[in-house]
Amino acid sequence: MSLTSLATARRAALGALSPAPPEPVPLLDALGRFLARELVASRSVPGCPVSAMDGYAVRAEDTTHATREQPARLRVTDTIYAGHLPSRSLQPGDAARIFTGAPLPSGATAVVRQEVTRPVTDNGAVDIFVPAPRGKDIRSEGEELLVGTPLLRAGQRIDASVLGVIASLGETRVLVRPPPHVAVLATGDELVPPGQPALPHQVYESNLVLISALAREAGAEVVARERAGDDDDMLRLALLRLVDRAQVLITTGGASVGDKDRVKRVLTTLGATFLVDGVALKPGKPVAVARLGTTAVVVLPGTPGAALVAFDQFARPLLLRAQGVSEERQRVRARLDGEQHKQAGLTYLLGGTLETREDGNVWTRLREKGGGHALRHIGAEGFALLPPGRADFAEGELVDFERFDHPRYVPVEPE
Ligand SMILES: Nc1nc2c(c(=O)[nH]1)N[C@H]1C(S)=C(S)[C@@H](COP(=O)(O)OP(=O)(O)OC[C@H]3O[C@@H](n4cnc5c(N)ncnc54)[C@H](O)[C@@H]3O)O[C@H]1N2
Ligand code: MOO
Repeated sequence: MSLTSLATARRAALGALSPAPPEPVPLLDALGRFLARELVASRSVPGCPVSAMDGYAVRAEDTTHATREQPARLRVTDTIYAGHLPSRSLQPGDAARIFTGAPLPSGATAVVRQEVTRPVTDNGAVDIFVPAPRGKDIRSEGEELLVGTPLLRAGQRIDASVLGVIASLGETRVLVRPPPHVAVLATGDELVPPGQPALPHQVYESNLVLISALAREAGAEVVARERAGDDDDMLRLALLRLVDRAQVLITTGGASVGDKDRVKRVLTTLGATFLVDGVALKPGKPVAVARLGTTAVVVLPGTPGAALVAFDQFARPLLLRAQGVSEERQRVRARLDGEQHKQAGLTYLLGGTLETREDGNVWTRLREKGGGHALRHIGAEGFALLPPGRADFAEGELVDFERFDHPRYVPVEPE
C-alpha cells in the first residue's frame, strides 16, 4: 500500500466535516471559543472627555503662571463624580472638583491632580501650584476605542481580555460556533479500565482519558466514552451507538493490519467513506479519517504516543474546523541535539523542547525513549519535523520545529 503524504492527507481529512452555524452565547460561555465574525467598536470608549485623575478640572490658561509660592487661586463651582453630569460650565477663574472617570464640564481644558493643589478653607476656592498644559490628565472621547474601528478579527480565540473588551461595548452575548460533540471508543481485548486489577498480559486502558483531554483542549465537548473488545459484533454495535451521539467519533486501537485490527473493516461494512487511510507519518501511520452518515470518524492507532500525534494532526484540525477556524503554528529552525535515524518514506513528528545555547543557536532536545507512550510528550513545546526523503540526520542539523504555543487561528470561511 502506498501511503499518502502528511500534507495531502491533512487536506483530504478536512472534507469530513463542515463548520457549525454560529450562535450568540452569553459572554462567559464563550471562553476558549472563537469569534465567528469580526468585532467592530459599536461605541467610543470613553464616550465623552473624562478626567484621568482625582483633582480639579480647570481652564488651562488660568494656571499658566501657577507656582508653589504664587499659586493660581480658582473658585470651586461644581463637584463632578464618575457617572454624574456636570451642573455648569467653567467660566474664567473657575475650577470644578472632579474624580477619575467623571465627565469634564464644558470650558475645561485640563485636569490638575489634587496632590499639587490645596483647598482654601471656608471660601470654596482652591490653590493650584503648577501650570496645567491643555489636555493634561484628560482622556479624550474615543481615546481607547473609537466607534467603527475594527477591534478583533474573526477566528480570534476568546480569552478573558477579549471578553472584557466585548462587555465594555455593552454586549452580553457573542457570536461563536458551538463546541463539537465528540465520542471516544477505545478498542482492544487486552484493555482493563484503571481502578481494576490487571494481569501482566493485560494493559491499562489510558486512551479514553488521553483522547478526551486532547478533545477538550481543542474546544470539544466529550459526550460519550466507551470500551469495546476486538469483536466485529461488539464493534459494530458500539460504533452505531456512538455515531448517533456525536459529530466526531474518535476510535483508538485495531487500526493496523493484524487479524484483530477490525475497526476499519467494520466501518467499511457499515458504509463509511474513507477520506484518509494510512499516512506516511510516524508515529501515527495507521490513522484513518472517514464519514459515516453525517459523523466524521477518526481512527487512531492504539499505541498512546501514536494516538496522541495522529490526534494532533487529524482530529484536532477537524474539531477546530467545526468551530470555524484553522490553526497556524509558528515554525522555527532548530538544531537536533543528537543524530536521528528514520524510515526514509515517512515524515516523523518528534515531541521535543527548545533551548537557546550560548552560541546563540536554537537546539531541540528530543526524547529518545518512550516513543510509544504519552510520556514522550510531557512538557513538549512542539514537534521537530523530520521530512520524508531521507533516513539519517546528523547531530546539529537544522530542522523545522513546530511550536505549540501562541498559534494563530484563522477563519475557515471569511464571514
Ligand atoms: N505488520 C504490521 N504491524 C503493525 C504495523 C504495520 O504497518 N504492519 N503498524 C504498526 C504501527 S505503526 C502501529 S502505531 C501499531 C498500532 O496499531 P493498532 O491501532 O492496531 O493498535 P493496537 O494493536 O490495538 O495497539 C497497539 C498497542 O497500544 C496498546 N493500546 C491500545 N489501545 C490502548 C488503550 N486504549 N490504552 C492503552 N494502551 C493501548 C496496545 O495494548 C498495544 O500495545 O501497529 C503496528 N503494527
Ligand atoms: O507509526 Mo506507529 O504509528 O509506529 O506508532
